[in-house]
Amino acid sequence: MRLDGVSKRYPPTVRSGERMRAFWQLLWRGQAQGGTSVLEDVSFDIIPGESLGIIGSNGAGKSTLLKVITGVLEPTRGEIQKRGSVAALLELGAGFDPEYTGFDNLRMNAAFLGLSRAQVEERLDDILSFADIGDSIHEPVKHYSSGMVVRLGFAVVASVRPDLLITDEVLAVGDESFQKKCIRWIEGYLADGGTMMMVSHNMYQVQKLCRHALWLEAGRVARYGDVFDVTQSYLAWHERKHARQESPAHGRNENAPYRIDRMVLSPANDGSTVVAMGGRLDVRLELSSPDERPPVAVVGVVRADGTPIYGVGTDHDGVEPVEIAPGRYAIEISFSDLPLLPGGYAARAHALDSEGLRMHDTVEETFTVTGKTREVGLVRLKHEWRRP
Ligand SMILES: Nc1ncnc2c1ncn2[C@@H]1O[C@H](COP(=O)(O)OP(=O)(O)OP(=O)(O)O)[C@@H](O)[C@H]1O
Repeated sequence: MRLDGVSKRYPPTVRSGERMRAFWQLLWRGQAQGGTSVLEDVSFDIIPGESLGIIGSNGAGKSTLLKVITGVLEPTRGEIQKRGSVAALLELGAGFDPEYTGFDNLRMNAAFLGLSRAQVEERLDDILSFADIGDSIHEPVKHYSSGMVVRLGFAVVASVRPDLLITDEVLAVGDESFQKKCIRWIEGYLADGGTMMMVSHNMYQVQKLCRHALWLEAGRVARYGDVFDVTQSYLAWHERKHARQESPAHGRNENAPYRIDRMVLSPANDGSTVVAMGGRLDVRLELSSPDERPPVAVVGVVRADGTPIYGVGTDHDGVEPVEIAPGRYAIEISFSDLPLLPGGYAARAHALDSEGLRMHDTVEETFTVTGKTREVGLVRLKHEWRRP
């Protein structure tokens, strides 16, 4: 399947007094002015055997993207090329008629997804055992709990084994044991060469089930690629956004007697610093002092939300910044075998007076740690499993 420059715009809500103007706009320009743009120029390919996670903040356009792909919504611009059978588990119970029993809905849904009457009969036992909702299958769907609706919907889709499976956070609805069953089924389906697109806010699940990820933000593709790279940049971005809301920039004091003039992190990559987990981060500081005595420098690492992780001062280790010009000093520090887990971090530096008594200036530079791991937390602790 291929999406080429897909955009979706909702027309503006027209109040009764403006109807005539909107009508003329439509007549002359072919489209109403204004409105809300929900998807903007989205392009990507999904090849057979691919598993793609769609991630992004609330309102980013993820559900709209799936609806455009499944044909529930028409794109305003752009093209979608599809091949093979597509089965979608979108909104809860979409495609079910609440007045009919689960059993009748099962048959209608399976037929809609392309199973013949004989195939439905043949797979009936499997579908019923997968859904595992007992005698409720003979009750009208309007009496079902949301979990039961998802069970039935998923059981039907599983029996069809579509070429492309599309799911939208529905797994979040079922109970723990049913979620596990679905995940096991999806793993088997992918291992057999199935293709899947799923929307999820659960990065753990996306990393477990998807090879690639597409991050949508305000209707645009913010990033697309390897699932670990994309989910980790997304999480780091969130942490930074959250940190900015929580604590405004702090500590910068350009008139301080002891100042940090420059802080450079490396490896630098297109203006941002990206370090592989276990790799090395270098920090270079240039400082000024008013009294011909070298300032004390403290360098630390904080998580993007501001949680301090580690800090060390030149005076702790008995080193001094070196003079590079009158009143100007430089010092470098390397953190090797970086044990930080993938995520967003910042290196924070402070300039202190030469006695190391008072902090005068603070500077922060962000960096990202990447790596293919699903461990959680801040740092990797050395560990060893034992089976007693
Ligand atoms: N019929 C509509 N008219 C105008 N705007 C709409 C309409 N339907 C959805 N939107 C807007 O489109 C944007 C994207 O919605 P969408 O449901 O695709 O986001 P999402 O990424 O799936 O969000 P969430 O993670 O909260 O489920 C939202 O800002 C929403 O308000």
